[in-house]
Amino acid sequence: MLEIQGLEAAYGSSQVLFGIDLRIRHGEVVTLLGRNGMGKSSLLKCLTGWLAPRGGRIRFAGTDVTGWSADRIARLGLAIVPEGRQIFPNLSVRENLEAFAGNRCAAREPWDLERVYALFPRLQERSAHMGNQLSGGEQQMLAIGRALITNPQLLVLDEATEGLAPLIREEIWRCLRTLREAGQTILVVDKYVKRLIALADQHHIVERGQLVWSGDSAALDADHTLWQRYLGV
Ligand SMILES: Nc1ncnc2c1ncn2[C@@H]1O[C@H](COP(=O)(O)OP(=O)(O)OP(=O)(O)O)[C@@H](O)[C@H]1O
Repeated sequence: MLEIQGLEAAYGSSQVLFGIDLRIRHGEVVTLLGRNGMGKSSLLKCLTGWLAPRGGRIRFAGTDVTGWSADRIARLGLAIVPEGRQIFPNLSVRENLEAFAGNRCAAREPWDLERVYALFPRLQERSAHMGNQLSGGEQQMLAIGRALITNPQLLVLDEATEGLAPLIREEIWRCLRTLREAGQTILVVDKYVKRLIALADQHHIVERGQLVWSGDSAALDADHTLWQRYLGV
């Protein structure tokens, strides 16, 4: 589904990614872990076309998308739930969803309004409310629903549960488990290591723009020195 090779990126003269290699197979759930400022968001920006790589290659869904614009990459089936959600404040919940609806990649059981509302009944209750009238948790549900309704091949979440109340966080983890069971390929950034171990197949730790550790959930669960050294847990 995704293959990143030797990815390098910079902001002006300040290099922030130094030769990242990463692969995600179809149906896998993969995490990016690391302390603040280590390069996770920059990596996601390169993937989604918001930051042009300085070096390396990105192949997505069988196509070399290195240097492609964000809209072209999105049309190929990559959807991001961005940090800060970025939903439209002056559109209703329903309009926020309808603006993104489409089955570009010809999914057999496509996401539509009804299916998003079944996943998040709260959004149906709030259907006519404007984006700026929603709580943080509702905004995050809407951001996830908006990404799903594009019927992405790869769903990317940056800081999936950041700033959310514990009950709402659990709602987001439940949703991600449901998506995983439905076979959705997911790349997720978050801080809750235990939850991520329970959810995901593979994990990658980013430290100063490099991958310093990669492994499966059992390996990450077994080595708490990694948590202390790289994640500050
Ligand atoms: N727009 C920008 N201009 C210049 N430097 C930036 C910009 N965005 C990020 N950086 C720098 O790039 C480095 C990596 O930041 P990045 O946001 O990718 O890390 P992160 O692991 O996602 O952390 P966080 O969880 O805080 O977002 C940091 O040193 C950061 O200061």
